[in-house]
Order: sequence, then structure tokens, then C-alpha cells
Amino acid sequence: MTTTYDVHEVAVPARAELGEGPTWDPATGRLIWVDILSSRVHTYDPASGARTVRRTEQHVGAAKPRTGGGLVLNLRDGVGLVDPDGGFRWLHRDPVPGRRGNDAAVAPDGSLWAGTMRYDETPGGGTLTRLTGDGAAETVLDDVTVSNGTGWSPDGRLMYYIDTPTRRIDVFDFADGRAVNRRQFARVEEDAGFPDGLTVDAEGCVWVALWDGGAVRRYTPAGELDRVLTLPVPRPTACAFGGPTLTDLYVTTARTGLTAPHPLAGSLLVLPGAGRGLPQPAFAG
Ligand SMILES: O=C1O[C@@H](CO)[C@H](O)[C@H]1O
Repeated sequence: MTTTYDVHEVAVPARAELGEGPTWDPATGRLIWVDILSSRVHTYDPASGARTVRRTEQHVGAAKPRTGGGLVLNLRDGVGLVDPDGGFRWLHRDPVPGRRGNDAAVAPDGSLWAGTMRYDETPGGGTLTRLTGDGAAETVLDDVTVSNGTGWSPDGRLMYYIDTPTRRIDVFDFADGRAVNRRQFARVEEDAGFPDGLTVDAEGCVWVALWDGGAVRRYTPAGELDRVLTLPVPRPTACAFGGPTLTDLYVTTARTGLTAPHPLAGSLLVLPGAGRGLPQPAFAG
């Protein structure tokens, strides 16, 4: 049985072109998110309402906290590091014409799993790469179209992954930094939109934002759909738990490609008390 909710609040009434990658940073008590096509990294402090916006030199697919402070950025031409004092250096520069960074996630071992895609979404033109703080980079998947949601089960033994146009949420066995035995976990049917970003909660359930689906879905660890949260925007892009108790679900949204006006498209939405998230590791580097 699926339960449908439509409770939500507007955390930040932004007009992001392509809001993505919500990430709670417990070190600062802020939610980090990006506007990919506007080359901006946003932060939002729910306790005070304070917001910051930082311009990046290139389109930025994701921004994640680093141990010791600062950010790791999945940019157009590769992965870069922003130091706590604001300095920037490349960790892994790998420019490919027509390709950009997209979603990324930090694994339980502190490595960054960074996805790419082509601007024209050429089938198989993207990648998923594992990076460590010493700059080592291993291409894990090299036939991806739109590398998107990536997350791990509470025990770290499963990795969930989305290549959006496949309409699948896949699952891998995960150990020692390696993802093997890829198989389908769930599939989004044709009229429900496309799976985009994902997060895993403390019960091991997988929450998936549905691009063109106007909703976030929750799947049980067995891959059964058990909750649908309807949203007032057609293009939610990603979701993550945040707040001091990790119980508020933050949802990024997009305006890009919309023809009809949607007053909340591009805003950062929040669903208070939607569930209980997992602490997300910072990038060890
Ligand atoms: O995350 C993303 O989803 C796509 C649309 O499928 C969007 O362009 C990309 O950043």
C-alpha cells in the first residue's frame, strides 16, 4: 500500500535553473546545494534562515563537505577542492568537450563517487568515478548516460545508483570501495517521470526524486514502493535529510526546460519530519 502526502514548505524561494545535490553539513549546521547551470553553490541555515551563494568558475554538479572544512566540487572539467580559506585547486582534472559533472556522493570510506554526463545526454557518454583524497581516480562505470543518485545502505554493504534514462534504480554489493553484482532494485514506470537523485534513510529505505514526476518516492529495502510525496513542482531533482536530527527532507528543484510557469520551480523545498536520515560522511581529502 502506498501512502500519499503533499506536506511541504519552501525553505528557500530561489529561482534556480537546475537545483541539485542537497547535502546536510553537520559541521556548519547548514544545507549545501548547487544550481548546476548557474554555477552557484548555495548554503542554507535552517536555524537562522541565513543563506550564502558562491559563484564557481564552471558548472557545478555537486558540492560536498570535506573533513577539516571546505568543499569538494564536481565541476565541468573535473573535481576540485575549496579550502576553508576559500582557496581552490584541482584534485582531478579531466576535461572532455561536451561533458560536465553531475551528481556525486561520499561513500562510507570517505571516497567521492562523482558522476558525469554529456550536455546533450548522449547515451553512454558519461561516467562514474571513485576519487580519494590523494587524487587517485578509478572509473567505475564508463557507459553512463546521466549519472545521478548514489547512496549506501546503513550497513554500507549495498550501493544504490541511478542512471536516469534507464528508469531504473540499481543496487550493487559494496565492500572495500568496490561495487559489484549490479542488479535492478526498482523501476519507475513510463508515466511517473524519471528517477533523478536519491538518499537512503536510517531504516535502509531509498528515497528517489522523480524528474517530470512531481514527487519523491520511498522504496523499502526490498524495493517495494511504500510512500509517495507529491510536490508542487514538476522537476524535483534530488533529496536529502537535514536539520539537527536529520528528520527534515530537503528537495532541490529545477526550472530548466519548463515551458509553463511554476512559481516554486527552482526553490529548495523541505518536508518537515518526513523521516530519519543517515549521517553523511565528509570527503576524506
Ligand atoms: O540531474 C540531472 O537530471 C538531468 C535530467 O535528467 C539534469 O539535466 C541533470 O543535471
